[in-house]
Amino acid sequence: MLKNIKYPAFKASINCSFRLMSSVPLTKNQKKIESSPLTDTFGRHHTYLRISLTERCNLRCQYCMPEEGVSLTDKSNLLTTDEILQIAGVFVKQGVTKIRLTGGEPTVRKDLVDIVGNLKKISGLEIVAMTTNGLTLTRQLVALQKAGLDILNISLDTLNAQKYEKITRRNGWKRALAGIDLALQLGYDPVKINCVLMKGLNDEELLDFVELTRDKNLDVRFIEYMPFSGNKWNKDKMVSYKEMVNKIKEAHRDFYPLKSIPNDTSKAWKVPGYKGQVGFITSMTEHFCGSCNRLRVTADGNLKVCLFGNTEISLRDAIRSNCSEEDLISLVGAAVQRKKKQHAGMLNLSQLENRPMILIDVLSSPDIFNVKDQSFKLTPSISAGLNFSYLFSVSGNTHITKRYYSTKPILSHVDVQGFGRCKGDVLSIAQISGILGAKKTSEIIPLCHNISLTKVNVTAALDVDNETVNIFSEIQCEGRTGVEMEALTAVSVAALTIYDMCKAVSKDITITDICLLSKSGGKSGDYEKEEIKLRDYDLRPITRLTPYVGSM
Ligand SMILES: Nc1nc2c(ncn2[C@@H]2O[C@H](COP(=O)(O)OP(=O)(O)OP(=O)(O)O)[C@@H](O)[C@H]2O)c(=O)[nH]1
Ligand SMILES: C[S@@+](CC[C@H](N)C(=O)[O-])C[C@H]1O[C@@H](n2cnc3c(N)ncnc32)[C@H](O)[C@@H]1O
Ligand code: SF4
Ligand code: SF4
Repeated sequence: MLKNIKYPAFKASINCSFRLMSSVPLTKNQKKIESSPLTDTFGRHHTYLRISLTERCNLRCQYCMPEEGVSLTDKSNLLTTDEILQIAGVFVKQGVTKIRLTGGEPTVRKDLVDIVGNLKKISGLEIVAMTTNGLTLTRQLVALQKAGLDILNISLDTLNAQKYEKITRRNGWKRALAGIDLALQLGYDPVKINCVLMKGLNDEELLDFVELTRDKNLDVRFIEYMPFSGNKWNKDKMVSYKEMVNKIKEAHRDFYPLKSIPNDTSKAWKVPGYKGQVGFITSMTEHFCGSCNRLRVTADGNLKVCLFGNTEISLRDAIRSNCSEEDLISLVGAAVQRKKKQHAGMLNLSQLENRPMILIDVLSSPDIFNVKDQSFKLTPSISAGLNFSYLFSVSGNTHITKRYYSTKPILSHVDVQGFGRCKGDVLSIAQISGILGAKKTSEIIPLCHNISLTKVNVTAALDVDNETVNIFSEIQCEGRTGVEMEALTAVSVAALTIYDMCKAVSKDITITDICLLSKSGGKSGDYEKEEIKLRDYDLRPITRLTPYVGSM
């Protein structure tokens, strides 16, 4: 009998949950999740991808974008339909099951129906959702539903036409309401309504919004007002979760919380007997970062691992450089590994410069770095690897300052004009260029053969304590030939890229100590560099590097 009892059940039956946790062997699926590039260092597996389709919008909501608007990215730098689908496909293969289309206003993108239809063809993708202001739904929703749109969130901050105009700086209230009605008629279940509540603007409408849930299958979600550059956030304008609940309880004594759904941004509540429900998105007063499962891709193709984080890597540039799928996944994995545990906290966030929300979901702004008034010296160091590994070090002094919306950026290649508008942190860009460098070795070093590489790993990490950037590459190929030239090229190109991106700040940067650390295979046999004290340096692979932005 005992033989047939599954291990976890047996352990559970002796009521020893601690041991159960530590001794139950991981299932295949758990192992897959643990080793997935989409699982971060805190064990959060990311299955939800938000893709921003556009930077454009037909509204100008006060809390979302500055009154003067935002400058738009050149069309050639936005993701094309094919690129969006390619990126989506890669993420789904790695475990993403839900994609939300957002923006800007996603419905202003002409190929929206096509995108939804093609996303639905990706095997493994379970849900295609969209967040919209609803203005054009009466025109588009039937086709979108036919194409397969599963879930719809509609933003509406007021039930008053004049106030709508004040909040959104545009007309459209009636059209938004008509869009909500149509969504209900078409059977979206529930239709989620996003309402950003702000003191002195629409907070008096709290109970009116709750009343909407009486007869309609709506999930009205009140969002705590979040700070972004240009939206004049002020703690006093924010209505907190607690305040909202207390106020609703005054009118509905039985207002009660529903069971929480894993990974949900929203805390669900209900007035007994009402058809719909109420939710609270408490990003400011009770963050939900612990169960975060979301990643974002901006309209211009940057991966942003956290809404409030500033590190980005350009998937667009990687794709346009014919990066292989494997390399793309490595880049994504490296970025996910750098994701922080949680956002910086309400008051800190309000001090930080951050993009307007419209540019967070789309991120078109010219700024790149979250390197704020940091001085750091770059001095010699080393890194090492398993197979073919090379080290590189940089020395000098530099001072990098963060600039948002600067017309005269401090760092070259990361501005509107520079580097094909390449955006992303320096280290990630160096990583991409190193990978590309390895692959192009035969084109630049005379008599080097074009070798088919099976693994190209390049890591670039800022060692703040030693004021150094360490670059490391690990290359493998199948066959008899050595690939040290490829690894040396990778490190050299990555180093030059960093130099190039930082030279506007300081020219006093030295690249040193590029050398082979170890090698196996090839005609000349194995090699290990002895005199280098590897333990003096941080040799952790990129997947174990501590996030560097926070320490800058
Ligand atoms: N802190 C945090 N808040 C987020 C994130 N994504 C969305 N939100 C908040 O949730 C609000 C509504 O976002 P939606 O676009 O409707 O997406 P959603 O809440 O993920 O939608 P569901 O899939 O229905 O859960 C946004 O305005 C943000 O306030 C995130 O990654 N982090
Ligand atoms: C940026 S919009 C993009 C999608 C679409 N244009 C819309 O408005 O639904 C996504 C969501 O972000 C919310 N949002 C924008 N700025 C915000 C802020 N400062 N605080 C909280 N939520 C915000 C909007 O209310 C909307 O529900
Ligand atoms: S919240 Fe949505 S509708 Fe309003 S300005 Fe931002 S992107 Fe446009
Ligand atoms: S703030 Fe960042 S970590 Fe927290 S829930 Fe949002 S995206 Fe996730």
